Amino acid sequence: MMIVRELWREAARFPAALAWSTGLLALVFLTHVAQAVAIAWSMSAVLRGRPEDVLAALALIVGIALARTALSLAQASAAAGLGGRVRQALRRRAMRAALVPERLHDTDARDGSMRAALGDGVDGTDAYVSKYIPAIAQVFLACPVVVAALAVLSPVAGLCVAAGIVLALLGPMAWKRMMARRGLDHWDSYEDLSSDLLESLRGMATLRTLGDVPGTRRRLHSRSEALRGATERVMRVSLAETAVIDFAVQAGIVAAAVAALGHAASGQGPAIEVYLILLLSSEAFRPIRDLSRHWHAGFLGLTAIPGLARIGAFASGQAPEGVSERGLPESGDPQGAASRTSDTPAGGPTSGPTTEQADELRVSGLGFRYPGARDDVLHDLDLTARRGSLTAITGESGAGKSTLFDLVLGFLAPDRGGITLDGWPVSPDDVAVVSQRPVLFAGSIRDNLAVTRPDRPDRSDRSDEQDPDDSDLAAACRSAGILDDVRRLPQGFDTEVTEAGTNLSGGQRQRLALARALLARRPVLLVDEPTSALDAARAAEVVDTLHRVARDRIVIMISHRPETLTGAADVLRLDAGHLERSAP
Ligand SMILES: Nc1ncnc2c1ncn2[C@@H]1O[C@H](COP(=O)(O)OP(=O)(O)OP(=O)(O)O)[C@@H](O)[C@H]1O
Repeated sequence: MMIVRELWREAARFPAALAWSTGLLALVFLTHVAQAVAIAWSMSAVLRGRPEDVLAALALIVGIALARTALSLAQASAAAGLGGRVRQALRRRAMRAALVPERLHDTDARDGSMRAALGDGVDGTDAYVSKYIPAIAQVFLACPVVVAALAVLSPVAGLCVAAGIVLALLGPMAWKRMMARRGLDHWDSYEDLSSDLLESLRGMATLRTLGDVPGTRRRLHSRSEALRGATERVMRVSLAETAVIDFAVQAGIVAAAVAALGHAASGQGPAIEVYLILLLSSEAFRPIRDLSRHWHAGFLGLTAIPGLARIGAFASGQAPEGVSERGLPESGDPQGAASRTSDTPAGGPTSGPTTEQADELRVSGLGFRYPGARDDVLHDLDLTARRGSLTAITGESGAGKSTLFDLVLGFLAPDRGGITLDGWPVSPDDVAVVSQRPVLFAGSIRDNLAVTRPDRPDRSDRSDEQDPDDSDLAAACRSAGILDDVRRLPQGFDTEVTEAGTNLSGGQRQRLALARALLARRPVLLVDEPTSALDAARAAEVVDTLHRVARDRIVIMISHRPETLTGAADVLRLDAGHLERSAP
C-alpha cells in the first residue's frame, strides 16, 4: 500500500464524491461476500440432498450477480467523476500558476515540460485517485469484517488471512524510497523528451537550414532510449510489489485452506462452515488484489507527481472546493492571465482601461536587478513620457530596454522607485504593448483583433458580415497600415490565421499586433521595435501612425533605426541601465 499524500489531499477536497465512490465499492464487495455465502449454502445443500435449497441458493446467486452488475456500473461512473474533478482542479491550479507574468522571466521553465505535466502528468493521476484511493478505503472497511467472520468460524484461518493481508499491505513499503527515486528519473526523462520534441518541431525550419536534422534525430532517439530505460526500471519495481502482494495472497489462501481442511477433518462443524472458510478466505483478499491491480495500472502516472508539484498543481492549503487558495472562485478565465501575452494589454481582455486618456507617465528612481544577477540592470532611472508626442528609447542590445517595458507592464516589480500615471501607480490595465515578435493565435483575423477589446462580443453571438464593430476594426487596421492587406485577403477579417500566424508575413503580423493594441484603448502604448520587420516605406508609414496615435495617448517606442526617431519629442538613450537624453 502506497500513500501519495498530495493526491489524498486532492481527493479529500471532494468528500461527497469520494464517499459515494467508496461506498459503492464496498457494496460491490458485499455482493461478492453474499455470493460466497450463497455458493457455500448451495454446495452444502447438494451434499445434504436438499434440491429446494439448491434452487433457492441458485436464484440468490443470479440475483446477486445482477445487483453487482448494476452496482459496478454505478461505481465505475462515480470513480470516473471523482477522478475527473480532481484532474480538473489540478489542471486549473497549474494553469493559474503557469500563466503569470513571472514565468516570462523564468529561464528554467521549458514549454515542453509544462505541456507534459499539464497533459499526461495530470491524466496520470487518474488511476490512483479514482481507483486506488477507494480501493484502499475498501481494504480498511471490508477486510476486518471478513477476517472477523473467518475468526469466528476458525480462529486459525482468521489469523492466517490476517497475516497475509498485513504482509501484502506493508511488504511493498520496504522499497518505497527506491520507487520514489526511479519515479523521479522516469518523469525527468519524459519531460526532457517532451521539451526537446516541442523545441525541435518549433525550430524545424532553423534546424533544417543549419543542417542539424540528423543530429536532432539522434538527440531525440537518445532521449527516447533514456525514457525507455527509465520506464523499464520503474515497471520492474512495480512488478516486484505485485509479486510480494501475490505471494502474500496465495500464502494466506493456502494457509486458510489447510485450516479449513483441519476443521473438516476434526469434524468441528457442519460442511457449510468448511465451504465458508474456503470461499471467505479467498474473498478477504479480493480488495488486496484490486489494490495491486490498480497500483500497477496507475504507477507510471504517479511518476508525474514531482513535476506537478513543481508547476504548482497541488493546493497548498485546505480551502474548501470551489474556492481557490486566493479566495477566488475556481471557474472561468484564470484571472485574465491567459490573455497576458507579450502583445496584448497587460491586464487581460475583460478588465478594460481604467481611464481612456492620461497625460503623463512618470518613472522615478527606478532600479531593478534580476534574481541571482550580480549587478543592477537599471540604475535610478527617471523618465517622463507625455501624451501628445512620441517618446523614443534607443540603446545597445542588453542595455535594459525590454526590462524597462516589463516593469511598466507589471511583469516585473521594481526593487527601487516607482512608475506613476498622472500621479497614480500605473496599473497593468493602463498599458497596451506591441512586442518585437508579436504573437498571433489560431483563429480568424477578427478573433485575433477582438481578443483585446473590453467589449469583445461572444463568438457564438456573432453574425459575421454584419458585425457592428467592424468599423472599429477597420479604423484600427487603417491606423496600423494593415487594412488594405486585410481587404485583399479572400475572406477579409474572417480569414483564418494559422497557429503563430505563420501564413502572414512578419510585417503583416506586426501591423496586426499594432491594430490589436490600438483597439485596446489603453492610455499608454509601448511599442518594441515596430519597424524591424518592415521595408523603409512601410516603416515610415508605421512611424507616421505612431505619431498620430501619440496625439491622444502616451506612446513609448523602442527603436534602433535612426530614421524612425525623427519627429519624436524625446529621444532617450539607455546605456548600461543609465538613461541619458539624446538628440532626435
Ligand atoms: N530573465 C532574466 N534573468 C536574468 N537576466 C536577464 C533576464 N532577462 C534579461 N536579462 C539581462 O538583463 C539585461 C538587459 O536585458 P534586456 O532584455 O532588458 O535588454 P534590451 O536592451 O532590451 O536588449 P535588446 O535590444 O537586445 O532586446 C541583459 O544583460 C540580459 O542578459
